Amino acid sequence: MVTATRPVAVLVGPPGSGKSTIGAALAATLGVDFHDTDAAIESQQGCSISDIFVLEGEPAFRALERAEVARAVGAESGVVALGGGAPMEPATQEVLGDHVVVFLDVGIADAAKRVGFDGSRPLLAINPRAAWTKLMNERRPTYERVATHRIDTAGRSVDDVVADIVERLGASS
Ligand SMILES: Nc1ncnc2c1ncn2[C@@H]1O[C@H](COP(=O)(O)OP(=O)(O)OP(=O)(O)O)[C@@H](O)[C@H]1O
Ligand SMILES: O=C(O)C1=C[C@@H](O)[C@@H](O)[C@H](O)C1
Ligand SMILES: [Mg+2]
Repeated sequence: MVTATRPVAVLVGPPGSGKSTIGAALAATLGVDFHDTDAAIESQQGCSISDIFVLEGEPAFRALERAEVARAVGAESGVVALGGGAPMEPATQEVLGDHVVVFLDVGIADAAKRVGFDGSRPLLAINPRAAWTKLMNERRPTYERVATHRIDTAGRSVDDVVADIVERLGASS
């Protein structure tokens, strides 16, 4: 019998929700691999996401991201963290299909503290608070629609969020 490889969980959410941090900690707790599509794209392309935005533009980045997300969700078996904007792509929504998808929810107060809005995120380079709030308002319905679980991370430690996800995954398996 051939068993299809599926991620244990795919993490989605806005910048600063903790996808990379919680993803790595969750994978360590579960003893599985962690795969971050942003990091994979940077490693494939040999440059930062900011550089891709500057040199090739956002549509070029989104095309790379669509391909990498489809590959990762189809081939990885551990925890997969997506880039913040990835779920907005219709092709990616289809790829997420019936996977276990965890939306890490957060508000502007915690996101601002965590991200520091230091200019390293291209979509938040100018007027970061307003840009983040606009992104989140536009994206929230999609994050909620693609997710099988929503976890509010506001004011909670990484360990607490990870424990909550582990419990939810156990309850739904
Ligand atoms: N629950 C939390 N409590 C406190 N700090 C957190 C929490 N989750 C993440 N952080 C911190 O917030 C910062 C941003 O987190 P992280 O890079 O994981 O977010 P992200 O969702 O991957 O963002 P991006 O979409 O830009 O990749 C990191 O410095 C991380 O240590
Ligand atoms: O929110 C977004 O659209 C992005 C978030 C990051 O994870 C990166 O994927 C990139 O900076 C775009
Ligand atoms: Mg990240």
